[in-house]
Amino acid sequence: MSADGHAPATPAYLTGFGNEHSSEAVPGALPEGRNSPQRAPLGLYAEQLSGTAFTEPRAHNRRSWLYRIRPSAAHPAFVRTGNGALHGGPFTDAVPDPNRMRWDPLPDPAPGTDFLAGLWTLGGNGDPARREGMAVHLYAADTSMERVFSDADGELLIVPQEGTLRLRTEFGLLVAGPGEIALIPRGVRFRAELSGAPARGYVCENFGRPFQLPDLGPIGANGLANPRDFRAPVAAYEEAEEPVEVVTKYCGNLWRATYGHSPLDVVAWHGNHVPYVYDLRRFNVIGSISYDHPDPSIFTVLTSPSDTPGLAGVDFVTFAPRWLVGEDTFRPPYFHRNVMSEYMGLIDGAYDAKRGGAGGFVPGGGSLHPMMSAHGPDRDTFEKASAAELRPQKIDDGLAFMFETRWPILPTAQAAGAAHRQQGYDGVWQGLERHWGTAG
Ligand SMILES: O=C(O)Cc1cc(O)ccc1O
Ligand SMILES: [Fe+2]
Repeated sequence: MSADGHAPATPAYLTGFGNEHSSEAVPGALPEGRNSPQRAPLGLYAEQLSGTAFTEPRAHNRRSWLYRIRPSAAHPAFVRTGNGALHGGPFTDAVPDPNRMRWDPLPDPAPGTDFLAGLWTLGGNGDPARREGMAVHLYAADTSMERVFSDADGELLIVPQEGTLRLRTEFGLLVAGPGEIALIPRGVRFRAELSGAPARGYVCENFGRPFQLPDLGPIGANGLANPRDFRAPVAAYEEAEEPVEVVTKYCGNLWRATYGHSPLDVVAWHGNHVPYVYDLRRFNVIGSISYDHPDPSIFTVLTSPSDTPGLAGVDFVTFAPRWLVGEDTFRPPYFHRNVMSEYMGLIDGAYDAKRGGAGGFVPGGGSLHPMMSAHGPDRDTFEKASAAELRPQKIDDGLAFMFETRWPILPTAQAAGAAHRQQGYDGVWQGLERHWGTAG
């Protein structure tokens, strides 16, 4: 679809997490002193978009006011369209499997695959109809979207691994490449354009409460992801008066309608239910400066709380470059069994608990360590780290992340049976010798 000159080529940003932002692409488009004047400025229509219930506590309340060329309400009926490889909850198409699993990157997309068609669901939990749970998707696309998508089921945390995405949203333009993340809130319409193909990455679809920054407790007032490093777009709009396909995901399925205009026609907006990008390289990594390996919760970028304090519906965790200095410490991730379920992906380089290279944990691939499954360093990592001389050591050869959730991530049948699922993953923990009785 042709952009019409009101949508910028390069993004400008407003900074801060959860702020009451406001932006107008045309001076005077934003009403002053009220949200819904009798006549909105410049002939625009006022519309509220609620990300939380009207009555949720102020600290959690998310909503924005949009001032648009046409009201969103003016559209024809939606009709079902194919879901492709995108699955919604509940995730019941395969038998829950306690095994550790690992995948290579998705195969190349068929020519003409856009971001939406390129979404491939690995698994998930909960149920979008109950606004609880999450899904893990991967994407591989080679073509910019012409259609516009929005997800009523949850927010989309997009983790590009290859190729930069230009996300044209109702709120304006976001650009996110490898090493950055983008978040599209529930219900916000957007189009993903590619600069470079194929574009690949990961998506955490969060059906639950919106991601927020974790509390810092004794860490203090600063650290981990700093609020001012989150960037929201400035208002930008399209005026296209031509057929535009709009797809929405609702209770697990895709529906489409053809509008007579672009729904990315918001000239001004204010509020805190907004899309944003964040550069993971800005993450302030905190760790042990004495001994032992801290739990990875210390690397939490964003958390979606559940109804039980401290128990996340889903956490987004990053393993960013950092120094390891622990004395008399096994420095890589320890062996463990976790009540939470862990999906890990690799954006670049290597991960300190696993061998890379063919058949290993590779960029674009992923691993699933289900609830209570035993995992941790593979044999090579264990042997090296147990014998290493413990000098201060910089880990700066990779960028990994984890989606960690309180509920089991149930793989889809397509993920369990995928040709790119690695066979024999259990083998990475074979050959861990018995030292009992021989070690001093
Ligand atoms: O399994 C993993 O690699 C993720 C992880 C990392 C870590 O440093 C400690 C625990 C943990 O689950
Ligand atoms: Fe783990």
